[in-house]
Amino acid sequence: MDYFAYKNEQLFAENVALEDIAKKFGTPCYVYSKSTIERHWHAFNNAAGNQPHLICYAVKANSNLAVLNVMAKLGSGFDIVSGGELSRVLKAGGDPSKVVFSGVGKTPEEIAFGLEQGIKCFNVESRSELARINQVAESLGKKAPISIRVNPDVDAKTHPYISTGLKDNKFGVEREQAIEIYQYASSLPFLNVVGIDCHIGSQLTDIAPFVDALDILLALIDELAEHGIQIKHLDVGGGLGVTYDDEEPPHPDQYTQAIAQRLAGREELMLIFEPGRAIMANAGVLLTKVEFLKQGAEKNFAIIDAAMNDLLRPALYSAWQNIIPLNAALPREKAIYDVVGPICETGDFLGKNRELAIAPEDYLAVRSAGAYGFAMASNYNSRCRAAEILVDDEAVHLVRKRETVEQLFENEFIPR
Ligand SMILES: Cc1ncc(COP(=O)(O)O)c(C=O)c1O
Ligand SMILES: N[C@@H](CCCC[NH3+])C(=O)O
Repeated sequence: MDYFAYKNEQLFAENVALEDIAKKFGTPCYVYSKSTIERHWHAFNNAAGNQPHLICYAVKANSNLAVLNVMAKLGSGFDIVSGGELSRVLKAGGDPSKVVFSGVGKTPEEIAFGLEQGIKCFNVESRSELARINQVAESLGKKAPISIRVNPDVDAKTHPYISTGLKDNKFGVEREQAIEIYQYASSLPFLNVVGIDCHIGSQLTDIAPFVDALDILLALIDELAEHGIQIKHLDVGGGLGVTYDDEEPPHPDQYTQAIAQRLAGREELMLIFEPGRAIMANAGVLLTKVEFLKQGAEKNFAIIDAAMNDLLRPALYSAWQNIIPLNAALPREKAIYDVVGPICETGDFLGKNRELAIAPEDYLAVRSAGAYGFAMASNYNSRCRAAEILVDDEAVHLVRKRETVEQLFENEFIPR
């Protein structure tokens, strides 16, 4: 069942007409479907079979407290990349003992915060980070659980900006150096080596690179065992793609099964997944209103009230996201439009060459906007960030108010 679907030519989220939300809360606004989040999360969680496993949702994809709370209630773990994200997880009712902390630049304060909260593991990205974590742990009289992010050097075949598992990326440590770095970690008295992890990129539409990376990590786990280093958990990262247009990525359950099956005979190894996009992208839409239609010499433009500051993916990655009317019954003539925002940048578009039957004041939905949508929003051009709404069957919850102009400059001062 699709939780964003037309009923009598009106686009719905679960059992609420999106046009009613647009009129009540204004546009631009993000709308998320609670059932979709739950269904996607369960698809990962149910497919791992008997392999002990933990789903650590990648908070960066969408960190709204209500979204995190939906997953916390399911018993989810979380993958975080900052102290700010850890605070959000705690505030949303998440269990810190199910938190893994990724990222190349953890500060001493962030490491201390993670240790004090008793997180499950630090996913360490360099030798110098090991030394820093050891030092902070010593100062707190604690032992820090660590995993090392190994860069398996496989080509994820995705957009270069979101490919992370190649040798020339800033992430993780090289496979050739992994054993030596693990030995160094084992020698540090305030570290407890518990895991190994990788993350090769985002929006992958094929299982093969995941399995290639997994095989490299499994071989490393065996090699580490020969050196007396026992790995208790294997974290395969996130990265599973979704359908924005005509991509056909494997379903979360196919992907999870393929990974779990590869671990046959290693029932003692805990498997961790860090999905972000695959849970959230198609659980959300961005609602926007047409302000003007403009005929240029070569092109037609639909100028809408959402912009690159609300949804950066088209401008940053030339990403394609479907744009559809909320009311498909309106009598309109079709034309081809570039769908653009009000920001003073040529790159400010949400779609190019889209066939739409629209008029000013009509509402549109940008689909697949639940991941890396609001999370990457900014205040560029002093635009207030959008409202966020969570739909649960027939219930509509405002889960983030639209920002106000006063909030835009509340931290600023004019010197005397
Ligand atoms: C370490 C790590 N884990 C998980 C994710 C989530 O990725 P995705 O949203 O593609 O599942 C990311 C982002 O790409 C990441 O950097
Ligand atoms: N923000 C990116 C994905 C990067 C994932 C972060 N590691 C996107 O919108 O597709």
